[in-house]
Amino acid sequence: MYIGGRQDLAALDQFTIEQVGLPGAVLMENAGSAIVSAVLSSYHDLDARILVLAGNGNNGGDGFVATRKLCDHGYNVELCLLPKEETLKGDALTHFLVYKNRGLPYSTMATMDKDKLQSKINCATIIIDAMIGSGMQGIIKDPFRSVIEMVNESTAYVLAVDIPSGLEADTGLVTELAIKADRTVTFVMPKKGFFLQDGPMYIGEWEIADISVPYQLAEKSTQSLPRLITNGDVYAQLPKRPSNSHKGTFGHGIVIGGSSSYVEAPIYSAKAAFHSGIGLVTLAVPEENYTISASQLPEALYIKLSNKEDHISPASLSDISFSTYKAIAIGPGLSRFKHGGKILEILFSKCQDQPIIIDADGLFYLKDYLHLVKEYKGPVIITPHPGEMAALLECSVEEIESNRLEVAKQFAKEHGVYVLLKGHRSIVEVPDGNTWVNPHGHDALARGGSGDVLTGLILSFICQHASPEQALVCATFLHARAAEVKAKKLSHYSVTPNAIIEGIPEILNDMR
Ligand SMILES: NC(=O)C1=CN([C@@H]2O[C@H](COP(=O)(O)OP(=O)(O)OC[C@H]3O[C@@H](n4cnc5c(N)ncnc54)[C@H](OP(=O)(O)O)[C@@H]3O)[C@@H](O)[C@H]2O)[C@H](O)CC1
Ligand SMILES: [K+]
Repeated sequence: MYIGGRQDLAALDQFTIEQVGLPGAVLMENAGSAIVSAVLSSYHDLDARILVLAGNGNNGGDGFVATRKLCDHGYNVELCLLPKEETLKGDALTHFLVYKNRGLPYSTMATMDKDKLQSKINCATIIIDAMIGSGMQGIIKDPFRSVIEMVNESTAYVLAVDIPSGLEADTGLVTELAIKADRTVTFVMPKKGFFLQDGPMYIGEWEIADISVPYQLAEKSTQSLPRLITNGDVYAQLPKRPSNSHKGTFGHGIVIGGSSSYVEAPIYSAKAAFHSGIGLVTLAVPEENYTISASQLPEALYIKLSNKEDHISPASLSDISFSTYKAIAIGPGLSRFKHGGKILEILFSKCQDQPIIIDADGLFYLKDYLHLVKEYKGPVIITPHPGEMAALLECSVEEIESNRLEVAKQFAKEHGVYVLLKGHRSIVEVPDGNTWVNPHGHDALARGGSGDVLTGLILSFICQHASPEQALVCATFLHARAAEVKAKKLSHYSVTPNAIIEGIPEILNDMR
């Protein structure tokens, strides 16, 4: 499923009108009908008071259609046009005239005092937000500003038409304020802004409505658009498990990490790999961590790396026979120490072309060794959170967060590296290829150790013959879904990395 921005949607709209020959007024009729279907599917109480707040663009036009049809279904619905009637044009004007010709009632903000509107908003059970759609730009201006404030303070259930008013379709930015929707019915495809910056906090539950803009057209003409990771994508890309298999079939991975301060981190990665189907895992940890690690995870194989002060001695990596492993994960719990980058130098010189996943403090050292990534024959995968990405790029976290899609794409392209940019909605970027956005994510994941679990999942799927892209898509989605499911059961406060690991089999079981 693709996600698009303002211009992508406008182009599809235009193509449908000009090339396919479906008039814009028909698309608007379909859009309004989709809103009505959403209301009909949830509210059977004809006494519920529905207030439709409409702007003068095409989003408002969708609102006129929805109001007319809700009247026809016998709902207690009221239309309030916010800008002046004279400013209506195009398809929105057409549908406003249809509405008026039917003799249906409406009020305008121009002829109403603020208190009257406030009382209408306070009395509404459902508010349909048809003020501003994908055409939103810049800072929200009046009359919408004060109305949005009133709506957000009301107790009404808010259904947004296409996108909550005030939210930017391309960036997910909310400058000052936007409608906080309970539900968003969006047309043709979800907007990029639903998954960026402030977007996830404003859209509520969302669904896509078909308004007769052919989706196949979107598929053909929007190859470069980001895709949303769906259940179906994960099901299709999860490594298959032939019944005549043995432990060698599912690969042998190695996790290198740990220090005296961070004992658990590499264990979480290895545990997650075991819970998601890997054949064998070797843990290469400082020798002083061995006893506690082996007692927690006896099913792993171990390499005891010599200690130097509180961390792994980089030179000890030279003794690892890397050709044994199908993929390598480095970083969990490594800690930061002088000349730690030497670890990456040795790793890249000793590996042939196996996939290398660099996480956590491995990323801290990477900044000075990016040339090694470019020269390496095999795939390299990095899994930075915004802070780690900012450190790699020597910029602020704000700069990363306000440009997540572009930052991930640019970095992947420049360094020939797979990027998993973590965050509330993670982004997977394939060098010179697809962009995937994970629609799932949870505050339960904002905890030390959850990134180590994710690294283990990526390692696991690669060892089971998934491509790096497939592994990243599956791992990101399953990790977030496991956290969501566990948060529901245990509370948002109580999801430990071990709980996420235990949630993984539950989600895998649903992948049928
Ligand atoms: N294919 C489709 O997806 C279809 C979508 N439809 C609907 O159309 C809108 C997009 O319609 P458009 O007319 O391009 O724009 P909007 O209605 O979203 O917005 C224009 C109005 O919003 C005002 N505006 C813009 N920015 C601000 C702001 N910062 N503050 C206040 N007001 C703002 C703008 O005012 P101006 O003063 O700038 O003129 C306009 O009044 C899409 O979202 C769907 O809902 C079609 O119905 C069918 C096809
Ligand atoms: K809207």
